[in-house]
Amino acid sequence: MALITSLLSMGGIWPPLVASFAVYNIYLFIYRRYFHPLSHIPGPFLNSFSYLPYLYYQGILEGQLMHVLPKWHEKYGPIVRLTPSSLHLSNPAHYETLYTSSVSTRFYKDPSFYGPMQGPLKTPIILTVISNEAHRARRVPLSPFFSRREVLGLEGIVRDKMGRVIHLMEEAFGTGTGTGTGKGNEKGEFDAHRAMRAVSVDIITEYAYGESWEQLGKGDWGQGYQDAIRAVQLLFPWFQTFPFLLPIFGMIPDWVNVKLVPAFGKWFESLETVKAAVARVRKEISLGVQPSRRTIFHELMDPAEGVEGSDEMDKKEKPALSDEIVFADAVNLTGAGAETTGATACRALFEVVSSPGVYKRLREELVEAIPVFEMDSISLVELEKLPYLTGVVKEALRLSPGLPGHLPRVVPAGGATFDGYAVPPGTVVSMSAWQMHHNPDLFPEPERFDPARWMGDDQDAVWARERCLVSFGRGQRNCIGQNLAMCELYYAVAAVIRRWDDLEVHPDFGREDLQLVELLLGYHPKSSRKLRFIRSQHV
Ligand code: HEM
Repeated sequence: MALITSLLSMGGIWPPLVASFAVYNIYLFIYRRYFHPLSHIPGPFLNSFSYLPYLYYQGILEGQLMHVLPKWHEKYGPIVRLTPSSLHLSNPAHYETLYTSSVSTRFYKDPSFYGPMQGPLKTPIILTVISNEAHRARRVPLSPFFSRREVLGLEGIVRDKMGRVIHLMEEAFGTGTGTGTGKGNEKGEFDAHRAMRAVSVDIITEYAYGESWEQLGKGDWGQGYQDAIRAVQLLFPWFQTFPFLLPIFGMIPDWVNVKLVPAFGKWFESLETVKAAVARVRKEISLGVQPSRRTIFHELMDPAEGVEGSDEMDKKEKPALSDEIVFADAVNLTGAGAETTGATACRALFEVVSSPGVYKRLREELVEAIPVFEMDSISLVELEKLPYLTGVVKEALRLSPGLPGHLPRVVPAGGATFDGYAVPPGTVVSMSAWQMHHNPDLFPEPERFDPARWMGDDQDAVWARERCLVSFGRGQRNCIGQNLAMCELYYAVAAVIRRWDDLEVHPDFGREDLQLVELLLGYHPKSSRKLRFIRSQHV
């Protein structure tokens, strides 16, 4: 108010400018509140005419929207006005409509939400492609690398990398078996938070590019890279609310950005690493060098003929993709696979270790399935047959879905009706995995970690829960890496729990440290401590 008064008192162009600004805002308020096509939708007063509540929860409070949305739904019902132009839904019945949108149903991604995630990259990463048709063209060549068959074929990568985690744990606890220092660290603690995120990056980089980033071998276990991805995501709500900021950000030289936010350094570094890997493969292809294993890069840049009798396209139908597209997909794969799987694995391990009953039951199942512990005696197909372990993995995915928050889509031509409310075409509508996974009708005591809810004789109830478990999304735009992520989760939980019967959560760590916030990926608040394990006894 003081600012307005002093601008008015300055004279010149200021009084008419201030007056026009005020009139424009009054017009916006009246239009959005009373005449906008969404004005009939219930919701908080401020949301109906201003984008600032969104910015407040997402930008200023750093991803708290997922916690306030359930309160709004409780007060206003299953459909809530989230911003002047967007809605959030809580009725699980609508999930299929919104997210299994095939090309024909045309619920596209929302450009104002996903566009800024592309940042300064010229080609959209696959996650941010808006139309389902354009997305399909990008997804078809990439999908075969993440099929179940492919994951089973490359399972050895997951086994090796998880074996390295077990080895590092042995070192940390001072039970090294000879190949490492065997001394452990002085405190006898193991930093599971960093290890699980690092191993995910090592797996996806080895799996996809044939060249692991070896985060587990680095002093900080790749924490710098993780911090960088997080820092980049903190910018999204600002760009989503004020789109004009994005091109301005793009004009700032990288070194200035790094001075302002040092974490960005590792982000730019990772882009250079991916660029160099693409260039290396391009060179190998042009020189006719035969790689020891054809990686995703090779297949996308120089497609091989499909396997006879399979439904893969043959070579002449598979166009070689440009280096730019391969680069964008690669950036997406590493970013998407890093925090998501690591966070879910940590949640599973925390819950098992901190609940004696769950720990005991899971170990009994694992000891019976793997009588003598060796990484080589573990296989995904066998692990998947274990019902309690499967329940543990599903509960972890329920309580720590990689993308817990709202994922907006645009209502197609012809409009839609949700819970009796007509919604015009072009409206942005979203739902959240967090809300789906906390539905008390399907998940009584939703906060309780209960692997047994995925077992039992009532198959209909289990099936209803399965339908509501949407950690990997649904339909054409679902997670391309889910087979790989599931493989990692099974291995992480099985190997760690089978190897040790006496883990304890470090007393400095508490359940409150597991609270989630929604950036795009789910994170813990900055103040959260990192999950570490100690042993209650030495064997
Ligand atoms: C627990 C682990 C994971 C969870 C919960 C998860 C979840 C998701 C979800 C919900 C989406 C859809 C996002 C949207 O609708 O906008 C998605 C997309 C994606 N995920 Fe994952 N993800 C996980 C692990 C991975 C891994 C390991 C990879 C690496 C291979 C990966 C790569 C991707 C990619 C590339 C996309 C974009 C797919 C597309 O648009 O076609 N994710 N993920």
